[in-house]
Amino acid sequence: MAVMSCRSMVTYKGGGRMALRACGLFGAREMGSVAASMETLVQQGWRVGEEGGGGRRVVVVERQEEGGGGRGVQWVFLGCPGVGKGTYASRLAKLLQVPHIAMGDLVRQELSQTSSMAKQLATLMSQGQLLPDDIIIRLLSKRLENNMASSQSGFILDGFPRTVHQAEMLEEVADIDLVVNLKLREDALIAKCLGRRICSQCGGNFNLARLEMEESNSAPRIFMPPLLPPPSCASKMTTRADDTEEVVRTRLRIYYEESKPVEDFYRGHGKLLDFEVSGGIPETWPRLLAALHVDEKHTNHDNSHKMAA
Ligand SMILES: Nc1ncnc2c1ncn2[C@@H]1O[C@H](COP(=O)(O)OP(=O)(O)O)[C@@H](O)[C@H]1O
Repeated sequence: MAVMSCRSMVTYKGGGRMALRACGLFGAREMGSVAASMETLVQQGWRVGEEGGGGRRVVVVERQEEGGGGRGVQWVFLGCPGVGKGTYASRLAKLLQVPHIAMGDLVRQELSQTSSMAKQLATLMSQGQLLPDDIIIRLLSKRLENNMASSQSGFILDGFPRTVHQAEMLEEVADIDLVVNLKLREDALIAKCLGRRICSQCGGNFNLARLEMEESNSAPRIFMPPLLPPPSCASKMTTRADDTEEVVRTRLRIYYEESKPVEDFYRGHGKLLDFEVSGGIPETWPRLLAALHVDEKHTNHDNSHKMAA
């Protein structure tokens, strides 16, 4: 297999066709694992071929699925820290039966290692800085390859892409259908980050903040009740190291500088759906489902949802 300077990412194409692409733009470091993955995939009955030419050679691994049915959604959730990306992306993923891929969780898993590299990354993260692209892409590639190996054909991404460069890389390897841009006024974002708690045992996410904010300037009125833990988790609450006020403000600044342009990128591609969060889950969830044309009872949704509006 002639593959030069490649790393792997997975993309899924329509009609049940699933593909893994290894693209020149990802650099050389991961080729060993790509080759190993490919060998495994070939053993599993995938067909390996090449597409493209010149400096952009792409390896495609594909298999026609039984019945040739459609694939799962490939959606992205954007939004500032604390807006609720994880909450709503994970609920939707469960409903639509696709994996929820939370970049922050992948990073935290990686950082639980004790290597000196993990320590350096943990420091960057605790300061609210973005991590280097090569690390992020490696983690995401691995996760998407696992998806493909288990024949999962779709995903809801949360926390990726966070820069226009990452968005451009994603465009090369996936056919994103829709990008949901969650919005919430800044004072509420800060309060929500500071109220966030995680159960050290079950990993459940909770929020102690009770928000009641009147309309001011252009910011809408907000009422959000706390999301309290059950008694079994109450004594095991932990706070993320990057959820202090100073670091949250840094994360917000970085969001405006680095990630806000990603909204414009997807708006330009006609894929962005802006959605204002103004209440707790019981109020917001049905509004979000309606905006996404998802029917909770029948789990009907238009998978070709390419932004009509
Ligand atoms: N796409 C990414 N690019 C670079 N760094 C990332 C990315 N996703 C997550 N990280 C790192 O992980 C941290 C936590 O991410 P996440 O849990 O998604 O936080 P948030 O609640 O701020 O959206 C980020 O502040 C950053 O350090």
